[in-house]
Amino acid sequence: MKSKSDLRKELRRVRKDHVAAQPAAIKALLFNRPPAPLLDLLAENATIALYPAIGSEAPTSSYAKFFLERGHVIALPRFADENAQMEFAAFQDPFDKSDLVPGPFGLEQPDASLPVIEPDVLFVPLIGCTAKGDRLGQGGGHYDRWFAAHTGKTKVGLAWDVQVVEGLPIEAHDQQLDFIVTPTRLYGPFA
Ligand SMILES: Nc1nc2c(c(=O)[nH]1)N(C=O)[C@@H](CNc1ccc(C(=O)N[C@@H](CCC(=O)O)C(=O)O)cc1)CN2
Ligand SMILES: Nc1ncnc2c1ncn2[C@@H]1O[C@H](COP(=O)(O)OP(=O)(O)OP(=O)(O)O)[C@@H](O)[C@H]1O
Repeated sequence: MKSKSDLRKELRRVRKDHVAAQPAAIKALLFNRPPAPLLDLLAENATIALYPAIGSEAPTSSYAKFFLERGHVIALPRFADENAQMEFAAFQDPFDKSDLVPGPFGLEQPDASLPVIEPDVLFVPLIGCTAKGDRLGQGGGHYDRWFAAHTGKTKVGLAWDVQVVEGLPIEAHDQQLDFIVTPTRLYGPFA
């Protein structure tokens, strides 16, 4: 089996080419709102974590607006610096992003003055995944460590269909997803 780092390279390229090939008018319709069967399983008062999508990652801005209008508290990852643990704080203005500040890794994040919050449901970025819920991320281990420290959370991967692969090299610390949403499919729950 290929190494995680070779797979990251290959799948980043596949993802980039796939997204570049999508007509803008089609792309605008994708990841517009979560699939109804998934939504039915999310508590109305759940705090929902999203991520500030960059590059060719599955976009999250429509979900942010949708969940805000549905009354959920929304959270985004925050890092005190490059070496700090990932934590979450509220994302209060998904329409204008006026409350975000630049953070490490080239990502926008909530301001340091906001309290840490613990989301119940986390939508996570990924480079690759399998139809069984295995996940390959950027390699920082940020989500793996957060999930190890906060058990019982609902973990939902957002992916383009080309990111769902047959198999991934899995290590003991790798955390399984509960669901994966692609533009054409909802995978899970896997348990
Ligand atoms: N949009 C987004 N937000 C996220 C993540 C992510 O993957 N995507 N993370 C997931 O854990 C956390 C941030 N962790 C990160 C860890 C490593 C790299 C990283 O190594 N980036 C490469 C760029 C790779 C490329 O552009 O091809 C780099 O800086 O070299 C980025 C984010 C939380 N927020
Ligand atoms: N629970 C944990 N405790 C300590 N170290 C961990 C834990 N989970 C992951 N790590 C470390 O993090 C590093 C990266 O792990 P991995 O390659 O699986 O990241 P990833 O899941 O692709 O990244 P990310 O979650 O940031 O998107 C590894 O060196 C691993 O040892």
